[in-house]
Amino acid sequence: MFSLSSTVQPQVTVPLSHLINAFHSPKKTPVSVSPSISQNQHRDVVSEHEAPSNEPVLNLRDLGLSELKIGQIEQLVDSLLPGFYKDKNVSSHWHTSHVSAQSFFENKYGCLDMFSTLRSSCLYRQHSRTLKSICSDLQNWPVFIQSRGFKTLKSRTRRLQSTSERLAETQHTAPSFVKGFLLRDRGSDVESLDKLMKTKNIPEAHQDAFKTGFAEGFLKAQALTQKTNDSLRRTRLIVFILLVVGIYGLLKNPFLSVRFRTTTGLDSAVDPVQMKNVTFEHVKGVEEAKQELQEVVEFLKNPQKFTVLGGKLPKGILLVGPPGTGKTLLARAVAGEADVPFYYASGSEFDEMFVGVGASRIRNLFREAKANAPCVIFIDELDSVGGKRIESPMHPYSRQTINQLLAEMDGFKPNEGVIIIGATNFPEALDNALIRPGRFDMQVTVPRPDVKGRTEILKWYLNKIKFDQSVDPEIIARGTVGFSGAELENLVNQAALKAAVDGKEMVTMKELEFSKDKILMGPERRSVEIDNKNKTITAYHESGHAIIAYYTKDAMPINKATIMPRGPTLGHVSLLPENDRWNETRAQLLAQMDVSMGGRVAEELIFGSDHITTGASSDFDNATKIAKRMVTKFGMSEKLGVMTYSDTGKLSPETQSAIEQEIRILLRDSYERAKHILKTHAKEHKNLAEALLTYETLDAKEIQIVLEGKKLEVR
Ligand SMILES: Nc1ncnc2c1ncn2[C@@H]1O[C@H](COP(=O)(O)OP(=O)(O)OP(=O)(O)O)[C@@H](O)[C@H]1O
Ligand SMILES: [Zn+2]
Repeated sequence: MFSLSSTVQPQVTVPLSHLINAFHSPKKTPVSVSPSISQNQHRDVVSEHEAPSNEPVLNLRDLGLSELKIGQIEQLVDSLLPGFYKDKNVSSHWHTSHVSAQSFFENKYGCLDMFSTLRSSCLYRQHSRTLKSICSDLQNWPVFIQSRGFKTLKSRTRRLQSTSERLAETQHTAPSFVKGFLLRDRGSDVESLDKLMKTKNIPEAHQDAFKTGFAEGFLKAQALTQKTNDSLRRTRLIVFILLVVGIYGLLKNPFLSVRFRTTTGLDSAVDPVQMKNVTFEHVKGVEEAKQELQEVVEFLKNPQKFTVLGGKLPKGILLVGPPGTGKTLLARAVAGEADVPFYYASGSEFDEMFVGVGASRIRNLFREAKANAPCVIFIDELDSVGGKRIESPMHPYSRQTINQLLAEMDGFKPNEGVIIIGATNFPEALDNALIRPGRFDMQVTVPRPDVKGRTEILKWYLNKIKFDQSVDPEIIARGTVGFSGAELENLVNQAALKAAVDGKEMVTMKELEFSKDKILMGPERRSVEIDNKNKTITAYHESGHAIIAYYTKDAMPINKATIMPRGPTLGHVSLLPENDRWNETRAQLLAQMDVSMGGRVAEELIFGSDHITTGASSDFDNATKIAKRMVTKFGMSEKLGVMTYSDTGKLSPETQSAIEQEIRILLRDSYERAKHILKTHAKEHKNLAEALLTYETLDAKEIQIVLEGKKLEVR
């Protein structure tokens, strides 16, 4: 009968131990079930199981007894208890009470009464289908029932049983090595068969079967223990090997060690960047700088060529220039042209709050670079690491980083193939030791691009976007005096964005002008509501500037006039120098003053001296500055002569008043000239102001059309 276990199928099974265990209750307890009692189901179950309460229950499953196929349960019960089904007759209420019965019994006796459960819920009803369905409900029976866990009786039997059930549970869920741990002391729990037979009062008739089952279960348990022990050993071995390999990798593998160091932040290494794609082609408008750096490229390409002749190339090159003029780009281009690794570091990276971190980073950087020579090390913002060393109790270690940099620069030979390029906006802030020969001894100035350079830069970036053929980069270049390469790149980008926002397919001059004004004067203030009166004043004011510029010989050509508020202004007139002005003549300076006066003169002439506004204050600032420089710097005043007056505060009161008087005369004359022009061209002035009121913005061509008395085409 117990050999059933060997044919166990993967279908629903009931541990045989429970069944055997359950046999004790019906044999010792007279079944007192009657339909009347079944009204209180909980109480029914209590009365049914009260009798065997003090008898410890044997759980054979714990001994490794086999499992039983569902279909064979009835057969098994029938052969163990012949006529059992026929004798019993139970109400269908029992069907619903089996869960309570089990848990109560379990709570009370610390073990599971499987037999009563089967009997009450299924066997009595002689319904094989029901039996199967109940059994399938109880598929994980030992696990579910035992996990309720509010037992009170701590008998040995219960311990055995719960151990077995924990193991059953573990078999489903825990990995094999855990099972191994749990199973280790199982053998000690198994007692001798005879002792068990005695304690459990196994009837004579069933003892043979019991023994066979015990032996079988014992062998199975042994096999399982062996298996789990093996798997535990295997797992331990794998973990150990992984640990050894991991430690070895951390110590030996440079990739891992670099990562490790980098993450500590104390000793970070730098990865080189190969700059093949950046060449001198990409850097526009800085021809001189490119020429100077060309020989460095040659050196990096072929260091031996220079050693043969005995020539020494500088170790360090200092790129000096305002922000955004392309210093970084040039350094990258040097590495790209020579096709060597490029190490980028920013001076501020070495500026650490922890003592020695900056110095250690510099050491690291140079070590890596030397191992990869020929190469270029670029240190941006050199002034933040190589600033003048200060002796201060507040910064006792401020010299460490720069000293390390000096030591590293001294530490390699000139022709070793490592070129250090430093960039700074403030060369005067650098420590003298850093710029002496043998260190950063070559200085390359990277200035703001001139009009030709700006045109080239604009063309370069325009070629990366879609633009209309009517776009003239030179006009934009002329209107962007003082713009750096980075600002010009931004201008083109903003124009492209504006065109996209407006749903245009291409960038036109309009978008480029728009983004130029935005960068120069801030965004348009379209939302600002300006009343008609103020609009009219602004229109006459701005066209006053434009008329003076148009009719004054030495004034710059007009580019645009607008009454669209932008930034802090209500409108503006922009003038375009034909070229970058390296020098300005007296006539040009006077013309600039006249144009500035044009706004206020217009207000006075049109609206009367009582209605002049505050809008001319920045115009006067501008004009006064020009007049003051003419008198105190440029020697353009006959009365004060060719002398400079730098600190006017220290001058004698007479000289001071003489200077003031000269400035006043220059300004007054300028005002009068402007008045004369506007009176002469009152008609044009009026036409232009009205055109501005109608169209808001007029470009150079449109202004010309209006001033020539022609009609503007409706836009
Ligand atoms: N002369 C130039 N030609 C082409 N592009 C330029 C030029 N100058 C600047 N740019 C553009 O501006 C960007 C920023 O320039 P870059 O970083 O080289 O300036 P920088 O002088 O190093 O500035 P900083 O001093 O602020 O570090 C570049 O990536 C490039 O796109
Ligand atoms: Zn003005």
